[in-house]
Amino acid sequence: MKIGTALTRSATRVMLLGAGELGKEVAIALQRYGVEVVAVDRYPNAPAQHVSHCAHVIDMMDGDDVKRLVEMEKPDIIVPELEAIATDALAEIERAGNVVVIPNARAVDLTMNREKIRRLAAEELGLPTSSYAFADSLESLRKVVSSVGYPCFVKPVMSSSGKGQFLLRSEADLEKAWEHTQSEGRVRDGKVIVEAKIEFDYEITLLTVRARNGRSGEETYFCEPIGHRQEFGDYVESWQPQPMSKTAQEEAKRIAKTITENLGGCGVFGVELFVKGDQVWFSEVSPRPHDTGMVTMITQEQSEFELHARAILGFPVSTRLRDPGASAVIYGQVEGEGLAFEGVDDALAVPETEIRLFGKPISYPRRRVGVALAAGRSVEEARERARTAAGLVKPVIG
Ligand SMILES: Nc1ncnc2c1ncn2[C@@H]1O[C@H](COP(=O)(O)OP(=O)(O)OP(=O)(O)O)[C@@H](O)[C@H]1O
Ligand SMILES: NCC(=O)N[C@@H]1O[C@H](COP(=O)([O-])[O-])[C@@H](O)[C@H]1O
Ligand SMILES: [Mg+2]
Repeated sequence: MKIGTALTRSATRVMLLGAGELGKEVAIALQRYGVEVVAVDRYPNAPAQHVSHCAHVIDMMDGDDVKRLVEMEKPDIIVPELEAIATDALAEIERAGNVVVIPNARAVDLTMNREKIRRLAAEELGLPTSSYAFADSLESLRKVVSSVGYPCFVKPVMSSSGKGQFLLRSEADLEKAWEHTQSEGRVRDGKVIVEAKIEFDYEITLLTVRARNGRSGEETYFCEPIGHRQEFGDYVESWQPQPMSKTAQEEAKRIAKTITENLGGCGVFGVELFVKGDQVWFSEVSPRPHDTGMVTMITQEQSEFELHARAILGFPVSTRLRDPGASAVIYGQVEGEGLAFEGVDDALAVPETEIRLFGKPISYPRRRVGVALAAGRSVEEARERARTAAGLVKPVIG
């Protein structure tokens, strides 16, 4: 690959499919190497489109639209950024041979669908997971829930950030759970996964990087484990490093290596794991930077976005942790267009704190619109700072 002057056809051209907050940071990291970035999303003025050379709005679930756009923009590399993309089209584009899909079309397809990734992890690779079953109607849900047992999570097979997820505690809620998965999932597919609830001590994201580091084959690098806290299936705060027993850490790495090696390709993977004592369960994996990994913008020498950009471009990577740190999500809180923020000055007065405001054009109360990042002498200090800073930022309309 040749890195060249941006805005000429000799430059490396990357198309981001999905242009949210994670893509925005990947775009910035790529642009620092002179890469030309085309940012695509389902709505105009998505965060990464603010910092890209060129932007498009298409239905990324429409394979013909994706293929037409790729034909028109002729990227060298496609970087999928979210979980709602026509993967058949990606596979076709990859087969044609002129465009590299990150990490590859198969990995994107498998990880976008909870059934595919769960069957691969549990049934083919033998990784420990919660017990699970699938259903495609209220009647079949009723049947399979009894084999999994209560409490259990019901999730659309195609969804992310907790959308459509329901914690089912008893038979009385079956109908409500089914309705919720059908109305809230990102993609209406009908199918749901039922997962037994794991009573974990803590959960982590193990950022795993597959990079060539100047060599011919890919090698695996691990970041320090990231601990996080979730509400309604969506992350609210994360911190790094999460202390773990040596045995649990080794097991987490074994699981992460097994799944990412099978998926293959280059880039960052966010391997989500549940931990109880020395026991570790695989939950799911993103073949891209992870939302909980935004904390690495303040903790690591190279953030997960820088690592993704470097791995994609074939550059050397380092996963070294610089300082303990934390992130806390800033929610929209209000509903409407034209979001502004008060209190950013107060938030930035919290020591060793940074604020990222994503610039999403439309706000609703639970939409993630920004993040506070803080370093500290300890994770506890950093968490306190990040939470305080996030709480000081007040979204307002107009
Ligand atoms: N089987 C389970 N046992 C215990 N907790 C669970 C289980 N499944 C999900 N959770 C909780 O819900 C959170 C979100 O679940 P999951 O990661 O499957 O959803 P998601 O929609 O893919 O979210 P994201 O896109 O943010 O990763 C988990 O991080 C965990 O806190
Ligand atoms: N857990 C996945 C995740 O965090 N994805 C991030 O959220 C964006 C969508 O946000 P939106 O729903 O507010 O448009 C995606 O584009 C990606 O950056
Ligand atoms: Mg998850």
